[in-house]
Amino acid sequence: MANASLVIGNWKMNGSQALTRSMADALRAAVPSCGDTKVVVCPPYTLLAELTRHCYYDGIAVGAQNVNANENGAHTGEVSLTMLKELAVEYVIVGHSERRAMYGDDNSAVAAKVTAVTQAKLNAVLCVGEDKQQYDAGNTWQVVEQQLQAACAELTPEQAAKLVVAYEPIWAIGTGETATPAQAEEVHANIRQWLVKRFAAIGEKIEILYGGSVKADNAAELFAQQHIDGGLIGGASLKEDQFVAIVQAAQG
Ligand SMILES: O=C(CO)COP(=O)(O)O
Repeated sequence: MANASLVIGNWKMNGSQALTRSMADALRAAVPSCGDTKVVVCPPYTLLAELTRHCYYDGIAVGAQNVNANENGAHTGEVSLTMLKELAVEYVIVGHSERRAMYGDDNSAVAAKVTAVTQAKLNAVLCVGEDKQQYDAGNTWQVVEQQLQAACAELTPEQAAKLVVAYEPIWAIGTGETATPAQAEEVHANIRQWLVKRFAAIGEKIEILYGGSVKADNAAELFAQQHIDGGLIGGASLKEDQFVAIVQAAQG
């Protein structure tokens, strides 16, 4: 049994054609294709086709960082689910805190995207997490629960089967400050309880990832926690050796 079943790299607005190819090569060399840890790389839209060309084999999946919930039409600068599907994208990150804070992805936009992605039978990686002020005030669970409630309001159990939840405390993103395994585990256990209450048996199966300064040297300890099913990795997913080491920590 692997320590963690899912590791996702979120490149944010970074990367290049060259990195896409070298990351695919590094993962291919290091990660056995039929291991029981799924690896997903989410580069910017412009690199999706290149990644799909290089990674389209068992074990490594291609993900996008965002999507527009509409089917098509007059939405200049946006990308639809049909377009992502044409590139063999399997995962879509939804509601990342950077999009919530800077690009107007409020709770209702996030809910519409989660609904659209899961309806299209792609996996929606729903990001939740509190900021520093909310954390200091002891409001972590209140914030996370509200985000879950809003995002999952319309979801049927069938759609929930395509849901992944990523707990990303905002104060730990890109800061080098990580939630301790015990802190993360407590929130993950609450998320699990909430998912089971909301979706019954399917709630047991939804993967819950931790994100926020996961690196090669802290991944194993985080992945060893009972309710941490994997990681959503930012900065370290841009370095071949770091990301491969994190995947290996997940494989156990
Ligand atoms: O935001 C993140 C992944 O979505 C986490 O970023 P870092 O791993 O760079 O902290």
